[in-house]
Amino acid sequence: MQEDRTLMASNHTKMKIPHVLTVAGSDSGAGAGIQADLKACAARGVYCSTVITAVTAQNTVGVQGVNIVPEDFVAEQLKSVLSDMQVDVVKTGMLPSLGIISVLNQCLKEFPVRALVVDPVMVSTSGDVLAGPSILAELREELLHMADIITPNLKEASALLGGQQLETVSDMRAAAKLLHEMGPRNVLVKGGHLPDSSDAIDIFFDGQDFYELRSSRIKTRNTHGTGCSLASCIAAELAKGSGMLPAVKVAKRYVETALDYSKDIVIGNGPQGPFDHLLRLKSSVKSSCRQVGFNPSDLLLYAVTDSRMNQKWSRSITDAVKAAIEGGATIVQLRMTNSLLHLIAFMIGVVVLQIDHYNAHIGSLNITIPKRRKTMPSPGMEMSFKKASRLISLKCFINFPPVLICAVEWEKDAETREFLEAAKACLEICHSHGIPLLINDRIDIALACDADGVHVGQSDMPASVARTFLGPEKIIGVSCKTPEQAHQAWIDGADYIGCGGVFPTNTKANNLTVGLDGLKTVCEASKLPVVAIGGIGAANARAVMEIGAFNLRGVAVVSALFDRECILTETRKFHALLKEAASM
Ligand SMILES: Nc1ncnc2c1ncn2[C@@H]1O[C@H](COP(=O)(O)OP(=O)(O)O)[C@@H](O)[C@H]1O
Ligand SMILES: Cc1ncc(COP(=O)(O)O)c(N)n1
Ligand SMILES: [Mg+2]
Repeated sequence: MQEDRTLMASNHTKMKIPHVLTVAGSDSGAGAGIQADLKACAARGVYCSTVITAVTAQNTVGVQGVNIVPEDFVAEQLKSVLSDMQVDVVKTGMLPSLGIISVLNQCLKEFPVRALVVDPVMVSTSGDVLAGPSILAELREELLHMADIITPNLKEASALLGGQQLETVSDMRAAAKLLHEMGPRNVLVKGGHLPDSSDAIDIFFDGQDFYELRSSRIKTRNTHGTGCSLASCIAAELAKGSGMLPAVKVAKRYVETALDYSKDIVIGNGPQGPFDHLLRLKSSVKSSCRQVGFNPSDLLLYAVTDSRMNQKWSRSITDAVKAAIEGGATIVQLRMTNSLLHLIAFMIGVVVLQIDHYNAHIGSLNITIPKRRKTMPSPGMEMSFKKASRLISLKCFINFPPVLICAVEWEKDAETREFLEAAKACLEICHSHGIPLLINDRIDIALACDADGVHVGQSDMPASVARTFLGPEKIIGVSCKTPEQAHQAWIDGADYIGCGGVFPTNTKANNLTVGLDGLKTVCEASKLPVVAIGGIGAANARAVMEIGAFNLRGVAVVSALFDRECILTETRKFHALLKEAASM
């Protein structure tokens, strides 16, 4: 028996876990430094080893003491880890002495790693000096040129450049360019401390192009350690195999999400509190052949499936998705509708309304609605419950006939399983073609099959909540009809918005249309890329793309692709048309 087990264990494939080594200072308050690095890597599913360069006595008020570790002992720690533990990426934080920078330089030459992330930590958020100006020259000469990316904040960028003032986004761009000339492959100038900015803006420069990375600025005191965590998350994504820009984008979103999640926590009495790194983020160690992160140009031809249309044309969902992708669809959203469920939901609605009517007149029925189950409702169920909850607010307590409930619960479960199976099969097809797959509404299905993201409507789960479930790298889209909704989607951390219905459609009954003017208004107000949806076909797609909004990145189509005899031919035609319209 014992022997069998040993045999089984040795038969398991060995798994290499991505590994980041952080070379930084310890923060006794555990908001920044080594402790932040450990937590950020853990949250991103990456192993983190630690070489400690200094021990600080630190809390939310400030830094009370610093004890620098002798350079020989830093060298000993570096050798212990680098000679044995297959490190992928080294990330540096507080490097408080010339000797430490020099031994690090030697060790990196002796034990090369895949990437080096340098966070040139100098001053804590509280204003205390962690590494003085005396190290600047050594940092420039010994380390910056070896770095794949450096991540200075405004003060650090200014110090590295000899003290020039940085106060605007254009100053940040100029600084990024000058810092790049010092030798690092990429530069990220962080704008967390940019004055008078309602957004948190960072400038990324790869030596060729500038990228202005924006997120909403979270109103919180808990920003201690954001810089360390950002750099660690970049290192973690690089260790997983991500490219530099996607790694930076995921890291920024990680910090934004974690800050939002922890904005109200209270630890300590000082002005700058730590945040919670280990929010319920899913670690995506699994590598998919699709590069993580959202690319707005994927919105160009956004194919939305419709199970009823597939039934009508007697084809499987997978055949439909495959044909759409082969025809040129650039992103796929899986939307399952179930006619039987809708019928049942409608029947419940009728019963509820009847009893409500009766109650309003007689007023003495004392009946209760059974509690919602833990599983998330399908679109049809939600409609009926929404109607029901409105009736609760009218102080009307109603008991559904038990038989009807059983029927609905049974159908709902059957639908969930069917939906999940379809999602898994479609994901395989999408990923083999490098196309992202989004799930309509159902966060649980997206999580269960590890889809690339979700699309939610105004009455579905809020995008900010979806984000905490799905993590920073997943794509989240929100349906919006108004500038206010578009603004909220941006605040909530969505990646794009779907605006419509632009024209009337029969796939969504009772859906208010916004028209081309409404679409334009929403595009102009939106900080996020937009995909237009609703009644768009070959005849009117050009008019949509030509409204003259730079952030309108494509159209979402249902019937014009899937309610056709040959999906492949229709998608090809549609794709050619959009390509032409987009290039004008
Ligand atoms: N209040 C905030 N809301 C959202 N993101 C923030 C906030 N403050 C800082 N960030 C982001 O956190 C990261 C760290 O930035 P910054 O505070 O400038 O660096 P440091 O912590 O090294 O001083 C950057 O990506 C920045 O945009
Ligand atoms: C030991 C140590 N290292 C780094 C920082 C900087 O923190 P931040 O992430 O806020 O820039 C810190 N306060 N303490
Ligand atoms: Mg910092």
